[in-house]
Amino acid sequence: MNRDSQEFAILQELGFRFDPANIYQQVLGSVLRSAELIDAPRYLRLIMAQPKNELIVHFPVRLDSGEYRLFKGYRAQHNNILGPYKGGMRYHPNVSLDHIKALSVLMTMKCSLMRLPLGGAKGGVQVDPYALSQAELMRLTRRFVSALGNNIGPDYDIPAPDVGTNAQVMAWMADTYENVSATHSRHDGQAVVTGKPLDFGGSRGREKATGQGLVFVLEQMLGSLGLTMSSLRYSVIGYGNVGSWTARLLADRGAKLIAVMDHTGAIRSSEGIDAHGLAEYVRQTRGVRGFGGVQAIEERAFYEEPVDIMIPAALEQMIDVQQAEWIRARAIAEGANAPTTPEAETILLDRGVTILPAILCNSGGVTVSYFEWKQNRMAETWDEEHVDIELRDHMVEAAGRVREVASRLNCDLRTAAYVAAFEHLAKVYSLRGIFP
Ligand SMILES: NC(=O)C1=CN([C@@H]2O[C@H](COP(=O)(O)OP(=O)(O)OC[C@H]3O[C@@H](n4cnc5c(N)ncnc54)[C@H](OP(=O)(O)O)[C@@H]3O)[C@@H](O)[C@H]2O)C=CC1
Ligand SMILES: O=C(O)CCC(=O)C(=O)O
Repeated sequence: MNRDSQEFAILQELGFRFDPANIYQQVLGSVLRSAELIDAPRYLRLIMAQPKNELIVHFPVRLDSGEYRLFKGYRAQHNNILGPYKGGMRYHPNVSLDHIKALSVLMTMKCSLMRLPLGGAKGGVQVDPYALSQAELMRLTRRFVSALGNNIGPDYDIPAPDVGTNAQVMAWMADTYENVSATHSRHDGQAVVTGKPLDFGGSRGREKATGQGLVFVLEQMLGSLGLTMSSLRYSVIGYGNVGSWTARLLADRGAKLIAVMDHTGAIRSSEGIDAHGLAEYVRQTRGVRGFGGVQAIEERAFYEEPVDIMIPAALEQMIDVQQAEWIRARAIAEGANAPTTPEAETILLDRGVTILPAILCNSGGVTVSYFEWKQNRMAETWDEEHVDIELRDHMVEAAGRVREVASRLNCDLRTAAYVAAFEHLAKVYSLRGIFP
């Protein structure tokens, strides 16, 4: 996006100052550019340009020392035309309003691409969860949910795990919501969050869902890249939920994990890294550094590794201009949200690197969240095979939609995914007759 572009004209109208490094402007810029390609109605572009609601809450938490600390929490509810707001809750020191807003836009686009009856939201707390004890983390979660009050709910806004949160945090959220908000209206509040533990309303397959969805997408897309699963050589950035599950599921299909990088360092092995062993090692030590039988490498060497596919599965904007220049991968499958900056994307596309976009690749998470919500509401329990079959069907259909638009408009896959999402949103707005 540049100062004179049509996308920026909309942002300028809404009071934005041009900042090419701003993640919200980056994400929205590429979403609005795809709207332009299909001449989407102007009202739709305006609606997409800002979340419907931006909540900021401040709440005190008692630390184990007896001291109190004030925390800042966010929830951006971007759009609910397709259904209740839906999206993860992130606990990370760099959480900011613009990050949360950018991720909430992507949730709207993701749910629309997947044709889920859900809208888009994202939230989080500016905190390093690893610097807190479990008791402090529980109190923080409970105070955050109390502060949000009825701004979340099973029919209104349904959080889920993201970076720094997990099934235990979701259990505390559901329990607090049930005690604080649901009891007054005498309704069951368990479905207020997804990604819960299995014993407390969670769905089989949710923990691995994002990685599983990404693997289903690769199964659909590898052929067109001239690659096969059994000979695939791949690297991963970030070895948390998404990175480690993707790696383990790919390893189970015969693919070779060649290099991994996280905040502690980078490792490589041309014979292949034991994806399962590494997952257990990272669970115990919180990083890939020091894992046995592999070579420790520098960041630049990690990016220069000539793999077939690189899978960023950590934070946003990790692949910028410098990394794009280093990258030797033939394709990038985005497990993380918004890992590639627009400038980096231009460099990579010009070099012929295929980018499989995040809203397709990582949509397995929200899709199985939808299954969890549905099971809670229908008092059902699906077995894992059923979850996997349903998930695969959803991923295959979404990949087909993206491919169809890419060939119809002769565009890259990210643009195609946004167009496929926009076309559905435009149709629903038009059917509802909200803006005749
Ligand atoms: N969980 C889910 O279901 C979904 C997640 N996503 C997206 O996937 C991405 C990862 O999420 P998730 O796996 O859940 O999060 P996790 O917290 O489980 O894992 C994140 C991983 O990235 C690592 N990391 C953090 N900073 C860096 C860095 N500077 N360099 C390299 N690695 C780093 C983390 O290390 P450490 O923890 O030590 O900081 C950790 O290994 C995010 O973009 C998220 O929004 C998208 C869809 C669904
Ligand atoms: O599972 C969900 O509801 C949301 C997952 C999420 O936050 C994401 O896809 O980025």
